[in-house]
Amino acid sequence: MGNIFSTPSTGKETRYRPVIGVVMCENTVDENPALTVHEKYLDAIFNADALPVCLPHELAAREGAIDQILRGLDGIFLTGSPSNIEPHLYGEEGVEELADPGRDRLSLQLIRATLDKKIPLFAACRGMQELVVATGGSLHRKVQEVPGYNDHREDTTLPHDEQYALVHPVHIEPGGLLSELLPDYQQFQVNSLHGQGANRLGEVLTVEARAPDNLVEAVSVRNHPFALGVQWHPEWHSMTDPVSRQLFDAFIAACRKGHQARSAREE
Ligand SMILES: N[C@@H](CCC(=O)NCCCC(=O)O)C(=O)O
Repeated sequence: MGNIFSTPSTGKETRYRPVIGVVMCENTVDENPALTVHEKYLDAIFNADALPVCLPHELAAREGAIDQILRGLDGIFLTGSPSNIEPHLYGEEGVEELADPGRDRLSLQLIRATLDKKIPLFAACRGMQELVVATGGSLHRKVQEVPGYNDHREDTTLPHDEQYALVHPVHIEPGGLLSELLPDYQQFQVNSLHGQGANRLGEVLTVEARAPDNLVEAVSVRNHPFALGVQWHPEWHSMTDPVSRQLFDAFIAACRKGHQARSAREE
């Protein structure tokens, strides 16, 4: 309700757009070390009416920087990546040729701080694998070589759009966060572009969905307002795919709610 001192509504005021920290990947651009993020991730966040900001790996090396930066963020989004998490981080031996140790260090520290502070988190593909490892779980390093599992990798000879085609169903586990967010679905089709996958899960994680071969396709964190990891790519065509739309909208709604609660506490 306005009063005589308030500005009349123009009907064009924007609602608060949550600020979402996005993790990047180490790459080489024109022989220079570079941190990169596919625009599809940033677009999916913008399209859900939020503002993405990219987080440099160096944050993990500066004392107190993650805590400080989290004070200005309403949510964290962990992207996918061709790189793989180094196996020593989940208790396995061996060298990882597609490693990105800077990303590993930032993501794991960031996830633990984010869960601790109950800040909403949404993670796709490598991001879900990071959530598994950060919470004490382990990965299958080559899912396609584990007896009983299908090959979940994309065919890299296909045109890009076809690599992200919806190729298999996932079945939602009843009673969890996904079933609450997607009440009209028991299963839906997803894209699949990963060679690794969740193996053992830490105690704080709940399985939210599985592929037909039983591979874990989505996890959430118990006793947390919104911490969801999915093994597929919801950012791909996030505006037109109804499930992706609902997931991004729910994530951003949780971020907005968290921001309002924080603002109320600070008043
Ligand atoms: N390297 C991991 C994770 C796979 C993954 O995140 N792929 C994404 C590719 C690029 C992108 O779309 O962001 C694995 O192989 O399991």
